[in-house]
Amino acid sequence: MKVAVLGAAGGIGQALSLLLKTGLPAGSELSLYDVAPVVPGVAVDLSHIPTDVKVAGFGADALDQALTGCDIVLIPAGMPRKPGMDRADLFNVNAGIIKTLAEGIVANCPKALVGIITNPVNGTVPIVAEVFKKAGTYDAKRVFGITTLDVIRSEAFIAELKGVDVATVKVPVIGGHSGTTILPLLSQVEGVTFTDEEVAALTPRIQNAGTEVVNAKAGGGSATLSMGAAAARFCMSLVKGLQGEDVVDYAYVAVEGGDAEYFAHPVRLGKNGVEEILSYGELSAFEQQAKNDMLETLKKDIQEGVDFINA
Ligand SMILES: NC(=O)c1ccc[n+]([C@@H]2O[C@H](COP(=O)([O-])OP(=O)(O)OC[C@H]3O[C@@H](n4cnc5c(N)ncnc54)[C@H](O)[C@@H]3O)[C@@H](O)[C@H]2O)c1
Ligand SMILES: O=C(O)C[C@H](O)C(=O)O
Repeated sequence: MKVAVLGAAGGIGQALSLLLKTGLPAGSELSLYDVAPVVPGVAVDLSHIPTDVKVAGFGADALDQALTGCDIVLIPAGMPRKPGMDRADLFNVNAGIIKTLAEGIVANCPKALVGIITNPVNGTVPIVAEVFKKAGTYDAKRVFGITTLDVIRSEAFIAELKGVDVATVKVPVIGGHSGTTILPLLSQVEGVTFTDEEVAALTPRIQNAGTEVVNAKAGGGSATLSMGAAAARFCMSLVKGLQGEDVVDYAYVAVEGGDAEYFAHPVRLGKNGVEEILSYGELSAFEQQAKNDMLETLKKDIQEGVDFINA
């Protein structure tokens, strides 16, 4: 198994790379790419951890070497938010970065499963898809926006609120990855119940959790450690799928005839990426209303990504 992290010297990139160095199956290779000159050092640092995962670092002019033969590519490259910014404010600077990296994937590992972390995810995923479509290498089953951070936050907040073992809490989160487009389905959480007041308070807490971190870091960036953990968890789902295990996880994927062109759903993963897009089930009246209210925003975010490549 060969996994590349693009943006590996950043806050997420380093945390994620550490977790992959210690978590990938024995015999795997980890390929770390970044435009920051420190990236070879990050690779040397990680290589001193005694696991059977080979690590190599690649600088700005070595994207092709970094990507050659990769089975999975994870992309946390790009600028994070500062207080007062929305994720959408990152579009102008991060769109070009994502386009360049997607072109590198086309040229070097067009069959790889690609997990996109760079914000705004609602728009960067369509950018990658449109680059692949133009090159004739697009396979909707292989492109994922990583929304696992919304899932793990929901698990953590609910376990804390209800005083239950966090390992037992499973929370479906659908939609996109910004503000109200993040839709946790609290009505489907098993083993706990919520009052209307709790739903009305917990839903926006989950939706605004990224801003909670941005404000707490006071100009020093956004979530990196929790995102590293989230991306590593999602990567392990992709790895299990590639190894032939039956695994279901949540991700922002292309959905034909869905609520929007891209929408986070539960997906069955396998050797080809998405084997099946599963239904997210019945929504409560609150969730149905929240979904209806956010679809226009999500569709606009998606169109911005599509237009960046095609306009
Ligand atoms: N999907 C999510 O849930 C989620 C969660 C947290 C952060 N994010 C996003 O992830 C991105 C990275 O966040 P961070 O905190 O790690 O930022 P960071 O600034 O710490 O790291 C970003 C890294 O990207 C590198 N980079 C910039 N341009 C590059 C290029 N062309 N090729 C390769 N690498 C390049 C930088 O050198 C830097 O090392 C941001 O856009 C942030 O908003 C997404
Ligand atoms: O909020 C951000 O800007 C980063 C990330 O999308 C998050 O949810 O923490």
